[in-house]
Amino acid sequence: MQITFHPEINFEAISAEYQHDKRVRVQSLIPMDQAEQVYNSLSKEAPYKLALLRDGRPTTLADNEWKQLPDNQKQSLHTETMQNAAKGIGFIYGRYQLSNQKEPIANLAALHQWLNSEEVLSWVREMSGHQDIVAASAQATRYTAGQFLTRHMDTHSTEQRRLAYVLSFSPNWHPDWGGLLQFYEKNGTPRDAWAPGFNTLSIFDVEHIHSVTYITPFSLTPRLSVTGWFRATPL
Ligand SMILES: O=C(O)CCC(=O)C(=O)O
Ligand SMILES: [Fe+2]
Repeated sequence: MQITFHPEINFEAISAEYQHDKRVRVQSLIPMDQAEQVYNSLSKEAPYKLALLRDGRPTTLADNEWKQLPDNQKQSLHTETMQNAAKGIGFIYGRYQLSNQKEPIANLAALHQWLNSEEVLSWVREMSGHQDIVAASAQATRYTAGQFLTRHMDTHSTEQRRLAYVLSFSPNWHPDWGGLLQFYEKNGTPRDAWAPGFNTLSIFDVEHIHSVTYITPFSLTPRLSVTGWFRATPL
């Protein structure tokens, strides 16, 4: 599959919107048949690993690694995650990196390739004014009930991230299920929040403070996305 922009995208309107507050949402980013194929891979094919902090350091655990953990270690990881979260630190969600996979998943590799195409990179450079953007990192993410990502900024010491993006593939998401991309003022006051959508791109300057709110226990489906950063260093 070759990913393309949806033919009806209004680039000028998107750019104008971005200029207001260095963030914008784009509905229907790619054609629907392509979005459905990406969604199928995100929901059925991607082998997500659990991403979380362990002893204060970011780590991932494959399904089998998690299953093999003795109960007391599972319990202490859970406790650490909750105690950190109470202080506004940390995260827990499923993650599958799209770069450097030995056995890439075709639809997701196609999306990653397209995000790194000159077509997309030049659009993002033009819109944001960050002429030094050279690449887009990408990971598939899956948030299920009880998972979250606390308030943070996406600036990074070595990757030179310029913009964060979230391409959302969560059909029929109910906003009461949580999983909102919540924005904040510098002093922590909540601003507005963007709910998961389907084939919806949220793109914002890395200076924006944000979180993914807790996925409620009564959510019916996972929150699926492809997310990453447009950056000034190559992958
Ligand atoms: O999934 C989202 O909406 C945002 C994810 C995010 O903020 C991150 O991975 O840094
Ligand atoms: Fe983020």
